[in-house]
Amino acid sequence: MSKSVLPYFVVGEVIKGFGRGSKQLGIPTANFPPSVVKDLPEDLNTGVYFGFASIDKGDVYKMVMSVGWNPYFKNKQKSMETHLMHTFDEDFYGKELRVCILEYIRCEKDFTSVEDLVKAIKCDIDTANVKLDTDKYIHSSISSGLCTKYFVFLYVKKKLISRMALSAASRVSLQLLKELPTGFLKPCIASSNLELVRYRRTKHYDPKFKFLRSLKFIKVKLPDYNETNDNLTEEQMRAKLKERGLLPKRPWMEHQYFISSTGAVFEPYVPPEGDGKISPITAQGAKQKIQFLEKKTKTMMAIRKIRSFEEDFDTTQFCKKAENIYIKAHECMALKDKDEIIKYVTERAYPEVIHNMENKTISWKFLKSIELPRVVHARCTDIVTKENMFGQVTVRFHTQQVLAVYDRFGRLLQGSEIIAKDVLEYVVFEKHIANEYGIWRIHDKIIPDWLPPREPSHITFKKFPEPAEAEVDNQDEQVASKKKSTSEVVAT
Ligand SMILES: Cc1cc2nc3c(=O)[nH]c(=O)nc-3n(C[C@H](O)[C@H](O)[C@H](O)COP(=O)(O)O)c2cc1C
Ligand SMILES: Nc1ncnc2c1ncn2[C@@H]1O[C@H](COP(=O)(O)OP(=O)(O)O)[C@@H](O)[C@H]1O
Repeated sequence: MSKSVLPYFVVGEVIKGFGRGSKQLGIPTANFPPSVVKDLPEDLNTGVYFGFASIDKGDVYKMVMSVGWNPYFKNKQKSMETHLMHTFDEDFYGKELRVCILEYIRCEKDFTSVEDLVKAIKCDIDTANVKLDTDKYIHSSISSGLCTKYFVFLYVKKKLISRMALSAASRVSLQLLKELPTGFLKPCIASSNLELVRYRRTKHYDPKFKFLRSLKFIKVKLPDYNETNDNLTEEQMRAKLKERGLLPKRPWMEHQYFISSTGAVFEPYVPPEGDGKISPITAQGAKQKIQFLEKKTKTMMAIRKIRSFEEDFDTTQFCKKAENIYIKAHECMALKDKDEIIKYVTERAYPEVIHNMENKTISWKFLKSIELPRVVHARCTDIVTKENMFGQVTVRFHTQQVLAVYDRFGRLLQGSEIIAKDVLEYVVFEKHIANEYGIWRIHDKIIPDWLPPREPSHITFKKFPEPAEAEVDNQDEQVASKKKSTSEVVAT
């Protein structure tokens, strides 16, 4: 059945035959020279075939072909006779005929009359006409080898749309077809077959839609990876970016930021007490008293403001909460838990706290509150926008604690692990009250000027070794100096 060699491509000059086709049968058939016929593969059996053909690289037409000895006429020489299914104005002897043999129809037969032969040939033409119009030759072209593809493709295009509408791709493929010699085609023909690889039943059979579908193609511009921007003007660059839907780079850096804590204490005031109190009968004392009353009023207003954001804000409850935060923060410091501590101190206080923790060993214990913690001052301030409100509350802690701080060599810097001390502290707590997820955290500590100064830390220093004796030989000297240099003496 010759299926393995099909589709088969033949190119050759049209030569004269016996002149029976037009005259006797009324079906002209163009003949290939004997050299071309001789080159036909053995696998291509004699018989009747159909396919496509073109003259002098021109338009592509359907064709029927007879390969063999024409038993009716009892020819002595094997011939290939192609009838192109088109009416030509004139003969094309000497011109180049290209054929693509696609499918076998039947074997050659002997007939009792010319009429029967003509009838059989006409029947072959009808068969070819119908089969070549089927989807198999229109849509399965991809699998049918390079040249069939182009033949079929062009044929379909030609039939359905004008040549002007041929896409660039079809023009290129036409060119390819015209340029490719038979010898070059051979390997590709051998490896091809006409099996259907993709068949979509969803496609509409109406050729009208085929046409519309064929118009649906998108040209994709491939990116140029070697492209450089060096020679582009600013305008060209902008146009290019616009074309690609990119926003031009801005000369400034733009980052979203979120203020979770303020950078300072709005009003570092604590009401005077003990030594800080000046006698009210002096001018200074009177001034202090007025200032106290003024600050107190403002504190009341600030608390009211906080309540507008945090409905259940209550100073007594808050003091308990503040004490808890205070204890937790100090415990985290002692444990050096850098991750946990951010829950209890604000971003402003964090670096300071971390710095105080570094290279130190802290032993801290909260024993008791000598006096209940109380709110002594409160303020509210908005940052950037009016609604972005922060609240700061200063709490007075009078507690008993044990604190001992050691340096990295284990030398005591401050305090004692045995002796408990009374501590009076004014701790400022801050909350981003406008933020639903804001929490109260330690923001700062206020040390009023009337409080006695803090006990300074012990100073530690290095004691240098005494000069070695002159008699000691070099070796001993080195060893001795080494030993001494490592022995650091702590002076407290
Ligand atoms: C489609 C087709 C089918 C043919 N079938 C037969 C056939 O069955 N038996 C036969 O003797 N010749 C067959 N022929 C060959 C014709 O007889 C041949 O084309 C005719 O003799 C013209 O020859 P000429 O061009 O050399 O003048 C067929 C030709 C065509 C185009
Ligand atoms: N549709 C056609 N198919 C094939 N050949 C055609 C067609 N129309 C015109 N011709 C011309 O007719 C010639 C074939 O006529 P034919 O009578 O069979 O003579 P010959 O025996 O010399 O081939 C072709 O060589 C070609 O020049």
